[in-house]
Amino acid sequence: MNQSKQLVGQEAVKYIQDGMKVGLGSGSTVYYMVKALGERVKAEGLNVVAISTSEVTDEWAKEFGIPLTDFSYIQELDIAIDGADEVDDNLQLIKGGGGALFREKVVAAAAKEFIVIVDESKIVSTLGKFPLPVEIVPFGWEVVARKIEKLGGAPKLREKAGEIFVTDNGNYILDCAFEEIHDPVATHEQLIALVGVVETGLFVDMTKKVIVADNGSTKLITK
Ligand SMILES: O=C(CO)[C@H](O)[C@H](O)COP(=O)(O)O
Repeated sequence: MNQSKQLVGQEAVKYIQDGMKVGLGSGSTVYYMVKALGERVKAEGLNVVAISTSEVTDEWAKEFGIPLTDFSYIQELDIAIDGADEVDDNLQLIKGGGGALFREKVVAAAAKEFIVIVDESKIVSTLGKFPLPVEIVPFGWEVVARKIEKLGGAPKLREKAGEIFVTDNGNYILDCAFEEIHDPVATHEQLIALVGVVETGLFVDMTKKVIVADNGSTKLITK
């Protein structure tokens, strides 16, 4: 599994050119991409500046020598590269397994190109086996949970080490089991319309390129 993540991470950084402004996603697959980018920065003197999607990725970027900036300096990125929890046949995604979905969506939306890197296990024909992460404000989260139940989901407040998980934005995550998500656009729209929902982990029509590990090699899926 780690070898697959490493392969797609290394493949993805080939899309990064000198002078680019780069969005760095979150998660264990992204770790290898950030490491590979750092190696290019060091070996080739590649001149890039990056915005990351989580405090953990910030640390990795610093560790591997990638200069970081923020949206007060630049509002458009040339490329963003991130992992995913599920990718369907139409390249619609579920993200947020690591709890960074809000910043990930902001960064992906700010990028001219958004490339997704996954191992084979993330490819599905229909989204929904992975419970959909939904970021919500803490106040009244119980109300939002009840409304999501009425929409057919089974929400579970995310915990970590016995405590409520709090995102980098100070919010909570509801992991919402839906049997199958056949219409990601409609599901996203229903959820985002609820007062208290900050963002959903459905990344709809955001990527045209997915790099997937494939038997010790990588494969590019395009739309
Ligand atoms: O969306 C994410 C974090 O919020 C990650 O990209 C997603 O969970 C995949 O992570 P990993 O590469 O560790 O499987």
